[in-house]
Amino acid sequence: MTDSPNNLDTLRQRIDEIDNDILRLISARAECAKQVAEVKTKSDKGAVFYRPEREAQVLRRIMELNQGPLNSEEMARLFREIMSACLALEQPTKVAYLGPEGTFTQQAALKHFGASAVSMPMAAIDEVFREVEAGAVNYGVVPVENSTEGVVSHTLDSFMDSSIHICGEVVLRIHHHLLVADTTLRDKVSRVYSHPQSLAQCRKWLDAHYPRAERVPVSSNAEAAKMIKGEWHSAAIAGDMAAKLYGLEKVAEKIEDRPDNSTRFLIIGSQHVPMSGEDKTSIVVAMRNQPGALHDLLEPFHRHSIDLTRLETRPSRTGVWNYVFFIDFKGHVDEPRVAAVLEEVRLRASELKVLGSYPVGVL
Ligand SMILES: C=C(O[C@@H]1C=C(C(=O)O)C=C[C@H]1O)C(=O)O
Repeated sequence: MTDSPNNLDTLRQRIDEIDNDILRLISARAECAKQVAEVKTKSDKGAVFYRPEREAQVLRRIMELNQGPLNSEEMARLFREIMSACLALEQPTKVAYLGPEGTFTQQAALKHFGASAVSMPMAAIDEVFREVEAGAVNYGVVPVENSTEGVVSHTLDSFMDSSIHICGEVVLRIHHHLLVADTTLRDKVSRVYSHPQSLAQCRKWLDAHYPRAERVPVSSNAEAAKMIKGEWHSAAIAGDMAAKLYGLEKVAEKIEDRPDNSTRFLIIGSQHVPMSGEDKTSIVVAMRNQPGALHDLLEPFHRHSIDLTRLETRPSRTGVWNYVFFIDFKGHVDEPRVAAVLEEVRLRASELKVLGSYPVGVL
């Protein structure tokens, strides 16, 4: 094929025709979503518009059907945005996240709910929990574990005192950059601000490139990005969103020590999420401090061939809960074999709290 203007014109005409079809079809889809809203409003007491299990099924189906040339993740991202816009027609979703603006948690909220959700920054993880509990927002997004640094203990602790459910999870690849402001003297950097987890995730890089710079932990990466404005000797470690938001320059890109660095975030809310076909369950269990306690706890999972995906121990803050375990496993509480295991665990534990069953993160 030549690059003649004729060919270009023909192709662009074809694209216009396809766009007409896409426009018509997206509008028809949005019309359907509006009707779904009417059905939900009529049938449910206190209608729940956002349905994580259905959204996961829609995205999984699209990824399965996709034959290219766009890759399945790219295609799912497009559908993620179409669904986000359709859901906003039913009810604008309000989401609280660990702020300030520009944090990875905001990026996770955007990835999970799409751009049509209204997201609100909170100053601390327990504030996100409080806003959800008070009903001021529909959902919350909080970080829970990082592949390099491990668990975000604040989040686990917040679950112990709350009646909040987990409605979903989202995993984000985390890339850190060393950022400076236009006033920074790049060869005089003597201080690097970031969140303690990010400083830890870039420890080796900092040792090699800025061994003498003071590492100053602050409440978030975005906060670090904000602070270096006007400090000529300071740099920040943060991600793309913060760099863009605060107009900073990247001195070095992707400085995380591990290339597969990723963070898992939880979507918290108050609804029970039905099965999506590929689900996870999170529980918190208290066991008495006695030999064999952990074995007794895990044995039923093994016997029923249930895959554990995470096991975390936290010190208990009350007298009864001597040992507290946070356990994630594959399966949904509405499956009989999961219900059977939980019944056994309940007998062996001094406390058992199901935090929620939710679709395994799709995107
Ligand atoms: C349309 C629905 O409501 C919402 C929008 C969805 C969509 O656009 O596909 C899917 C699930 C819900 O979050 C539905 O429940 O089917």
